[in-house]
Amino acid sequence: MRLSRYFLPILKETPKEAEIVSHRLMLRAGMIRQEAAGIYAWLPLGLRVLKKIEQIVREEQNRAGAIELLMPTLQLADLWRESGRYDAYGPEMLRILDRHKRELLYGPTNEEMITEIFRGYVKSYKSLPLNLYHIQWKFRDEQRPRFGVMRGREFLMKDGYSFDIDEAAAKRSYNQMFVAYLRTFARMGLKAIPMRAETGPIGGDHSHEFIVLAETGESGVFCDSDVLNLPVPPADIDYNGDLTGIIDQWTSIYAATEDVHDAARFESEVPAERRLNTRGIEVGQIFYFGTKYSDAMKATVAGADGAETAIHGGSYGVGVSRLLGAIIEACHDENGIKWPEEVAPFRAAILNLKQGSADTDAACEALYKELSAKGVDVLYDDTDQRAGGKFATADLIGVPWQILVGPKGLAEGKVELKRRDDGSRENISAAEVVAKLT
Ligand SMILES: Nc1ncnc2c1ncn2[C@@H]1O[C@H](COS(=O)(=O)NC(=O)[C@@H](N)CS)[C@@H](O)[C@H]1O
Repeated sequence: MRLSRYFLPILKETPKEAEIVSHRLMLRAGMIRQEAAGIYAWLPLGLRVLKKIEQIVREEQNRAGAIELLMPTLQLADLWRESGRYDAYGPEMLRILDRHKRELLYGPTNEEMITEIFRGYVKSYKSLPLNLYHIQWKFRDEQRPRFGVMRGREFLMKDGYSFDIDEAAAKRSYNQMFVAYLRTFARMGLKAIPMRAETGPIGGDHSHEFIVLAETGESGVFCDSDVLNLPVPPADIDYNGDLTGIIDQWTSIYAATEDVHDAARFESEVPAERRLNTRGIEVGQIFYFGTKYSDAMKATVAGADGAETAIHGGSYGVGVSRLLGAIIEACHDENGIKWPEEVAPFRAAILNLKQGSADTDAACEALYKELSAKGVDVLYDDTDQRAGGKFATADLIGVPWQILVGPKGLAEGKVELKRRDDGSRENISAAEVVAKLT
């Protein structure tokens, strides 16, 4: 992409309303624009990252055997009356009347709708286990939307739902999602720790939140620092095998959010030098809630004995849009964002340090064409801003690799390759840059 023809509205000054670094940097880097409280436009650079995050979530859901569909954002109020949550959900629910005065709502979550879909088609235990998910916008009329996309009112969520014949089978589905979440967040360059959690409006009695440690996180957390060094399950993990060993490994080490923290246990189990008490960002939460929705909505299947049996369910959410904020909180410095390669909006930025000079223009064009032809996502800063401005922009938007093309280097047949993460630089030929990045 040529920057001179892109749409990247960089802000020079720091927006005063932004309280945390990820919110400041997303606004300054031209990634989002607030259209209303807690409601954002996703500008081109932000959308590229959102799509990369979404794709990692999708790949790991599919790897675990979940099946993707897409449910609407709008839902009938009557559906929620069946489960009793229409009134229970409270002011967070955005209630809508259509032209025929029909009561609708903008979905904050989809347990009722997915259960309605399930009961419409699945009649036999032979169709189980089943895990259906979608990646869809949600609306929760938060009292205090803040911190940018971290706590929005309209936000993107992956929400998945499992259906099993009994609790034992449902716990296997739960464990599959537990493992899938460990892999998902690790692929984004995050250390997300699973912690026992309250279940809240979703219900049930068994839930884990996946928390990214960050000073600005909204959740208070207590954990044994050993949990930060546990191995993440490999890509070839057998999801149909016994996962309890992995689950036990991750849940036997103390880790709890403040609302379920057991101080006595923490003190007795965790040596003082390993006691971590910090804050964190909840990037995902998984729940087992048994027959809460299937009883209320008569979602039953004929069991092996022929008797109608209410299915045991679970739901599994990932804060897809929140993850942009969480990743920036974990990966930034004083100059801007440092995107992990897997989610970066572009892999490399070419900076022409003397725009309009025949030699640097030619070298940049050649590099841009060759890298693009090899499938590398490149942003070519071909604008006429001065070099210092180009350095600042590249550092701000956080692209992992910067290729600095200047007349002095070219005279020696070199360009400078800078790694955004640690600032390391090397003067090598354009051909070596291509070899390194492909
Ligand atoms: N207001 C919000 N803004 C941005 N992300 C949010 C917001 N509320 C929740 N999330 C994200 O969405 C994830 C899932 O939300 S949840 O309430 O925990 N779970 C559910 O809604 C379940 N129905 C999952 S299927 C959370 O872990 C969090 O990362």
